[in-house]
Amino acid sequence: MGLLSALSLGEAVIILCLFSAAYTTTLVLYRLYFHPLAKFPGSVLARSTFLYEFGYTYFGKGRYYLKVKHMHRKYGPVIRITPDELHVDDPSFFHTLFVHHAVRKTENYPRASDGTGFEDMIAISKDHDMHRQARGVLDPFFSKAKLTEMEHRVADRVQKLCDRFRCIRGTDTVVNITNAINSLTSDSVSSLIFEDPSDYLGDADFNEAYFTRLRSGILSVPIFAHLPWFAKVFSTPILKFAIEKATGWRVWDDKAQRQILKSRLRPNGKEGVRDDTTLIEHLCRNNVQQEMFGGGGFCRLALLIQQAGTYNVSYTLSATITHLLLDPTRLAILRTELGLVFAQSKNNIPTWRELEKLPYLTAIIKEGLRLAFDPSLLKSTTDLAFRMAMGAMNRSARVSPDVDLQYRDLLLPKGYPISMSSYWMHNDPTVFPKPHIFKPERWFSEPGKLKVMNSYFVPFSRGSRMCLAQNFVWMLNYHILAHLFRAGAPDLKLFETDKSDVVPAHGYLFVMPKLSSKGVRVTIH
Ligand code: HEM
Repeated sequence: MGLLSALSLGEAVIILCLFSAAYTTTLVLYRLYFHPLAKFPGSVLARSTFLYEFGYTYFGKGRYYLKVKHMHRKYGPVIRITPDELHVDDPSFFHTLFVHHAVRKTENYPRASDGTGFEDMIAISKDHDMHRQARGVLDPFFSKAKLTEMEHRVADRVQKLCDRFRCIRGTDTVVNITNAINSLTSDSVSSLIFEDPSDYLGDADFNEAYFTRLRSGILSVPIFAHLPWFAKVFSTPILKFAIEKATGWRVWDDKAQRQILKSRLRPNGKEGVRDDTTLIEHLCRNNVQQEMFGGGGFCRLALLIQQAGTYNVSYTLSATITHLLLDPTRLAILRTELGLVFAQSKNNIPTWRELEKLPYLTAIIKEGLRLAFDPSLLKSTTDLAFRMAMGAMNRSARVSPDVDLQYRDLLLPKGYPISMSSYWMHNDPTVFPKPHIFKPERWFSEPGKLKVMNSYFVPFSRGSRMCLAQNFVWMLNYHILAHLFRAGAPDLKLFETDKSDVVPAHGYLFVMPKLSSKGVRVTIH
C-alpha cells in the first residue's frame, strides 16, 4: 500500500506494462522451448499464442482450417496448431485416434466447447468413465430398434411439412427450405424428448427468427471462446435472463422441468410403460441420477440434444435438395426408384426399413453427408484445392489420458488434445475422384474401392464419442427425401438460389455457406 501510494499513476502504468511484457515473454518462451509439445513443428505464432487461431477464425471468418492445411504443407503431417493442441493430417491415423472404449480411454478437449454455452458439459461429458456411463443410458434410446418404435413421430412431421407445401402449391409464396427443415428437425428431436414438443412446423415462416438467432449465435462462438471473461459477463443471472427472454431459448428448460415432474409422477412398474415415452421418461424410469449430466442435470442434457444437430441436418439436407433440383437426370432416377417402393408399401407409405433398401436414395444421402459442389463457382484452382467437401471443417479433438499415441516414429504425448478434420478425408481425390462433384453413383464402386471409401466416410466421427443421433439422422434423411421427391409430391423450383448457397465456405462451430446466403429458397408448383 505504501509503495503503491508512493508511485505516480504514470509509474504504476509503466510497472504494470513491464510486468505484463515479462509475463508474456516468459509464457511465449516456455511454450516455444520448454512445453511438452515444444518439439512439434508449426508456425511460431500458432505454437506460442491462441490469438493466431482466434484471428483466422474470427477476423478470417472461419478460415483457420485453411491455414492449418497450409501449415501441414510446410511442416508435415503432425503439427502444433495452438500452444496446447496437435493436429494430424493423415487419414490413416483417424481410426487410431477416434477409438471405441474397449481400445483405450478417450476424453474430450474442454476448449472445444468454449463459447458454445455448453462448457459445463463438454458434449455429453469430458471424463471417459462418466461419458461411458452416460452413453450407456442414452445409446439404447437412440438405437435403431428404439427409433423404429418412434418412427411415426418423424413420419407424421414429414407429412405435415408436405401438407404445408401442398397448401402453398401454385401460389407465388417463397419457402425457405433451410428453415423448414430446421423446424422439422427441431420438432422431431423435440418429440423424442418431450410429451409437449415444439411445433415450429406450424409457424407461418417456419420460425425464421429462432434460426436466424441460432446462426448469429454460431458466428459469435469464437468471441466467447477466446474471451472467457466476456462469456462470464453474459452468463450473469440478469443478462442470462434478458438473453433467454430475447431468444426464447428458455422454452426448452421449462419444457424439460415439466417433463421431469410428469415422468417422476408416473408409476414405475409395468403399468407406467407407454408407447409415447420420451427421453426424459426413459432416464427417470432407469433411475438415472441427474448429476450424471453435470450440475444442470436432465434440463441441460435436453437442451444439448435439442440443439446439437438441427443446424447440421438442415444444412446437409438443403444442400442435397439443391443438388437434386439442379440435376434433373439424377432426380428422375430417384423418382423412378421411389415410385416402385411407394407402390408396393402398405398404405403407400414406405417405412424407414423399406427406404433404406433403396440403393440410389442411400447413395444420395451418403453423397449429401459427404457433400460436394460445383468447382465452377470458385475463382482459382487454389480455392478449388481447399474448398471441396463438407465433413466437419472445424477439427475434432480427442485426448488420450493414459497412454501416448504412436504415429509413425513419433510419440504423441498423453494428456494433450490431438485433432483431425473429416473435411479433408471426404475431400481426398485419391479416394473420391473429382470430390467436388455431387455424384451418388460413386457409391456403387467395386467392393475393394468401396471399403476404402467407407473408411474415409466419417460424417458422424467414429469411436466412443461418435454422434449420439446418427441413426436418427439417417431416418430423417430417408423420410424427408422420399416424401419430397415421390411421384405426386409438390414440385419444388429453386428461387434465387444456386450452389453458392450450399457450398461450404466458413468453418465455424458448424459449416456455413457464404455469409450473405439467405438459405435455400423454393417456390412450390
Ligand atoms: C447431419 C447431421 C449431424 C452430423 C453430421 C453430426 C455429426 C456429429 C459429430 C461429427 C459428432 C462428434 C463431435 C466430436 O468429435 O466432438 C457428433 C456428436 C454428437 N451429436 Fe451429432 N451430428 C448430426 C446431427 C445430430 C443430431 C440431430 C443430434 C441430436 C438429436 C446430434 C447429437 C449429438 C450429440 C449429443 C453428440 C455428442 C456425443 C458425445 O459426446 O458422446 N447430432 N455429431
